[in-house]
Amino acid sequence: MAPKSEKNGAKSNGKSKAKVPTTSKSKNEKPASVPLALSAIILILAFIGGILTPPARQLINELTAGSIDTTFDESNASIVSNHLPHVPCTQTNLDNYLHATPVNGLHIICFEALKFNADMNEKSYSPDVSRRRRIAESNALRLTFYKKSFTPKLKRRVLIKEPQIVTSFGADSYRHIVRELGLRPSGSKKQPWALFSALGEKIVDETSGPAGFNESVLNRLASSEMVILTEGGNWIWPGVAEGFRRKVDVTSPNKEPREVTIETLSLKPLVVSIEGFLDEEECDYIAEKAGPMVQYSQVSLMDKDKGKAASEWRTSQSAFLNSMNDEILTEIDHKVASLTRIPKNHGEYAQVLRYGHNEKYDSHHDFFNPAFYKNDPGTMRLIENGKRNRFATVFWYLTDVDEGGETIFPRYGGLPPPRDHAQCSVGLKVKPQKGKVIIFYSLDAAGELDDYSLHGACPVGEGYVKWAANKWIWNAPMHFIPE
Ligand SMILES: O=C(O)CCC(=O)C(=O)O
Ligand SMILES: [Fe+2]
Repeated sequence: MAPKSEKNGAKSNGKSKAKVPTTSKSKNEKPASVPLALSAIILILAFIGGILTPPARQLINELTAGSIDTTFDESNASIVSNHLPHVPCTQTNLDNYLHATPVNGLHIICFEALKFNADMNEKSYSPDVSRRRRIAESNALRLTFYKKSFTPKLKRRVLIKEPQIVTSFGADSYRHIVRELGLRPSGSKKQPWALFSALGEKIVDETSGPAGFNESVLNRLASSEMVILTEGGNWIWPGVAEGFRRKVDVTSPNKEPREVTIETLSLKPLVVSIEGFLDEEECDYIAEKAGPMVQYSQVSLMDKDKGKAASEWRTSQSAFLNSMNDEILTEIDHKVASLTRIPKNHGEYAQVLRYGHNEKYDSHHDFFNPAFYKNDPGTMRLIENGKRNRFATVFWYLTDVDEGGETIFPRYGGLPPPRDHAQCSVGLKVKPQKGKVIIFYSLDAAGELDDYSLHGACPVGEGYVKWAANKWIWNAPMHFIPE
């Protein structure tokens, strides 16, 4: 919905008013239902590298001549979506998202709402002018791209002046994004790309099409300012660097929001760790509830392994825990969705694991590689021939294990595939620690299978029992768990 604009002297609900110049074209019209108050200039003008070409400058000068004043109602909530976090594109903030090497499918875009005066100078504001007002007054948007979340060297700046017709401005922004980032249409192979606030709230995705980039979407993008685009369409916590720590709020319906620290353990594959994510009672409850149910585990057999016993790879016991009608598990489902910023209905029920002395799980992938399930129509249907897949594993450690029992990532840092999938010496090893969870991503930000996500469980030392659980999150709603 547009912020309400009124002409000179018109009533504005007694709220504070801002002046929103419009072009001469709109002089005798109802001044634009102004998205970002992007009132009426005819063409999109692109500034590349921040330089406005002389003909474009002239054109803007002509079009902005003879502006009139209008007012808008600041109380209109649609002007700025307050519930989205505003993360300005300062260098410090960018440093929390940029990587030293390119990241497939993960892009940063800064959407800055600007206001150009009739003389084509950018208006500068005193700090006490609200963002809401600045956005509402703006007549231009600067898009700065950090393709593949890489260092500013790959950055390109594009400034778009708004057109007369609001929808075309949005549509043109959409097309700019597609072109700048070289986005491929999702089709039958991948999920649609999506744009998120810097903290993972989804703003809009490819399915909206150019027409869906309406003024409310543009407002949300500009009010977020730093925006993250994932080509695979699901939120991924940018790893930034090994050892990088990010504090985020996690919510669930019946508990106070809690701040947790997400620490990057590895970029290749992307593995992050959150200590104390589950509290002691939750860990005990899960292990106790699953206790009577666990059985020696099954694994999904690839075509080449049909007929083999699962115990060749996996000697642990497991059970799926249905969280329906279980308040504690439902609360945890919410908490996981809040942590990953991926809706609850993308998740499977938790698969609880019990490993006794020497029990282990050889390294494997959690995704289903369609190339290996060609003769398995059930799996091919489930994964829609590869469009749908397990995206992330939130792995819960429910007990401390001081000897063995680590989760191992043998391809850590880009190592070649191991000859022996049972080896537990080379790679990243994550020690089981009660209440800790790790998230590792089986698909990258582009939605492609990440072979480096290979992982396994090392044999548990004598005298210990490892309780843990897989919470598998798909790249699309699977509705195993209702929303
Ligand atoms: O137990 C572990 O550390 C890993 C288990 C695992 O990868 C699985 O169950 O898929
Ligand atoms: Fe696994």
